[in-house]
Amino acid sequence: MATTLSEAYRDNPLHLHHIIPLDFSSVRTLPDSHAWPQSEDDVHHHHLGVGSRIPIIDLMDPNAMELIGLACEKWGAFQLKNHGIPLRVIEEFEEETKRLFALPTARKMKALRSAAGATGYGRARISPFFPKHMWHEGFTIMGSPFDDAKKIWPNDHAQFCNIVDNYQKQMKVLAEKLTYMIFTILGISEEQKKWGSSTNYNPCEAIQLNFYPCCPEPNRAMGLAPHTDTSLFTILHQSQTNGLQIFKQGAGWVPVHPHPNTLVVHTGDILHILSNKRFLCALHRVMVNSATNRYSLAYFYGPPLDYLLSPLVLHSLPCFRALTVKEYIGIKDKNLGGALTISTGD
Ligand SMILES: O=C(O)CCC(=O)C(=O)O
Ligand SMILES: [Fe+2]
Repeated sequence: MATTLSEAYRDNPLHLHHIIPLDFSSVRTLPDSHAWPQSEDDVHHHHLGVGSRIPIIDLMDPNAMELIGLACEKWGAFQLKNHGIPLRVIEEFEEETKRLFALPTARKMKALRSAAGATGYGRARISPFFPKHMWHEGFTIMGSPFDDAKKIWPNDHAQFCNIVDNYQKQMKVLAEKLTYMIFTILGISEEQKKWGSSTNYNPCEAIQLNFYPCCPEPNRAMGLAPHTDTSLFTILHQSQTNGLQIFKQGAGWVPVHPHPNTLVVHTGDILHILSNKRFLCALHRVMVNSATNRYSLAYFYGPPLDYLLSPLVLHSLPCFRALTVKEYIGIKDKNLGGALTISTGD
């Protein structure tokens, strides 16, 4: 039986008060519930040399595969240009995302994610792990967005659904291309590239739409708290607004400035495990600003839920015990940043 990503989340319900975002359009000052203590890291601005900027890789470059491997080892992230996704497909989806988040709160609440649910409107899933709330609204899609879109737009959801479906299809093609390249870098056999022993070759996909409204006191607020993604990797489009930062050992929080028609790729926990720690999974967060709304579209890609995760790189001792993707998602939902340590089996 094929389990779905929604089923994996059903076992780990969130409490409702952790789901409903603040009505940002009605607040003029930063409530205490959303005021984060500043850390040393935030105050000091690091002066970064060229070697401390997240690499931008051209997918048409004959050395692209090697460059991707190096970026995954040193950063756990890179930016990708000439990725083959038509600009129009991305722009259309960004426009739909803006249209969705601009709706009155009451309309968005019609698609509120349920306590045991995985899709729809609401706060970030990582919210319960942090004492303060984030300056953020999210909308999660797994498979067809039809059910949630119909709640929001009872009569005219078709446009949103078509645009999401098209985006997802295009992203999947790019994700398969990147998976092939990454597995080749890791020296993984053709057989294992087909998601190994899984009874079902369908990958797990999810889309997260993020909205960071402009904020009256951006220095005390947090758009999205530090986390790693659970995916094999994540392909992210960010609107032309700064805010995304990646943590790099020795350099601190490094901004990932948006470049036109360039996608950000984050290595996720699953690739970190499969590569036996050779590839980093980038800790990242989002800061907000007082002038511009920020939007991002994250596409998460990974193996099926019944796929047995264990390091595929066999010339070193495995750093992780074998567990299924579903088990790992369950551990992550209860432990967030501790999930990778728990999965070492030590
Ligand atoms: O908004 C961003 O740039 C990052 C979003 C993100 O990290 C996520 O959705 O997991
Ligand atoms: Fe993320």
